Amino acid sequence: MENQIRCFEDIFSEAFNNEKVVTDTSSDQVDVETSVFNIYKQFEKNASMDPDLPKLSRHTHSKILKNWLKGLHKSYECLDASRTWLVYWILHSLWLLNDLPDAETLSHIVQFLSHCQNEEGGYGGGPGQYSHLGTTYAAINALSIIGTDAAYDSIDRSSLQKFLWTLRDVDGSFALHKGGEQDIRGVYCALSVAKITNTYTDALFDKTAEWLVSCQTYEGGFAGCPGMEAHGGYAFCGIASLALLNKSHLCDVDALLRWCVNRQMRVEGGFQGRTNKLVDGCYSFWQGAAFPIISAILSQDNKEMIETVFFNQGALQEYLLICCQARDGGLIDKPGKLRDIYHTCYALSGLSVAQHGTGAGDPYVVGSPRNEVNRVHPLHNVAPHLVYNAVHYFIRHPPPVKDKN
Ligand SMILES: CC(C)=CCC/C(C)=C/CC/C(C)=C/COP(=O)(O)OP(=O)(O)O
Ligand SMILES: [Zn+2]
Repeated sequence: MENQIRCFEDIFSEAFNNEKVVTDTSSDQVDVETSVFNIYKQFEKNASMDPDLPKLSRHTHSKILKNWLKGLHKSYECLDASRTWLVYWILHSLWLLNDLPDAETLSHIVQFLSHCQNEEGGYGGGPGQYSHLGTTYAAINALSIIGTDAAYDSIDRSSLQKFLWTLRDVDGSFALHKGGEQDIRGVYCALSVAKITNTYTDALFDKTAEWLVSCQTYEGGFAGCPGMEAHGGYAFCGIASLALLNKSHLCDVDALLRWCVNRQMRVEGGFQGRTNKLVDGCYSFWQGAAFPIISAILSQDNKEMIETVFFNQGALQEYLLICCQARDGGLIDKPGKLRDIYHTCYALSGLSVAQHGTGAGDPYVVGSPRNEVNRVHPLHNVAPHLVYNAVHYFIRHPPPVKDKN
């Protein structure tokens, strides 16, 4: 920790005194660096008196997550179209903290998600809403976390597969909803649910890998669709999708890796989403999870790579634990922002990736060993064994699915 802080000090004075080092720092960036730097300095003082720091406030986070879960059935003013997302983000966060709700609560959630499922396949964000690939991905992940036969059996896989076909375009891309634009998130959500529910067919994803590759930009990251700007959210969707298709060799993995490593911020330790933008706790997962995927891809040619972690695990954990925990529970984007369910989920997911690295070596946990959170499957962002359980259940119980082709 001390080394990290001293290193921040050097970088910080460099940033102010040597224009050649940081030529395009916006005033927003300087503001964030200054406040994070001050937080780290204050932390250093506190930590000298309390060896248990930095500490993950697990119980405070669990408590607010359970309150949020209880409030989910109340009326919605915003995020009404994202209720399956809210369920997934809360359940996954609680699972990461090893504190899932009781069986009765989980069974109510299965019933609620069933009401979000549409006859024409897929899930809307709430009961009676049009199906969308994002809210479908969230519902399937939530049901995989619950992991009971009732949860698995509640999914109508025949209509799900039909729904996926309606969103596919001839070039292999997917829209997120009927009439929507092609979007790399559509491909990722379609592939993730198709793989988990065993509704995947080669025909459904014909040419998809080639379309994904056309989204890789001159910077090395992936954009939402061809010709747009590389972004961490899209880069995750791109490389996770190529890995799910087992076709990552078609993209430039070295260029992606170079782009990803340059997104970790030197002062803050967290990740930015795109070049010249600000650090944000949620990119700890979207950028962070690309690293274990890349290590797994590179290990196909060189076994040692499966143990090679290409980002600074300690610096990311320090950013999350020292700068991103809200005092009353929940996690945040950056200091000064309010907590929310999305950032709580992806900051904790990023903490998991930072602690577990590629998943092959021993965990590296900053602070007390009690800070360790559970592992995630980097391709689905659900526990590895829960993905395995769901996939094998669906293989053992084939749906009455007839593929269109
Ligand atoms: C599976 C799935 C649904 C994935 C979602 C991936 C994801 C997080 C995409 C983000 C897209 C994007 C361009 C954000 C920019 O927001 P901004 O301009 O507010 O933020 P920035 O300044 O950090 O770029
Ligand atoms: Zn964010």
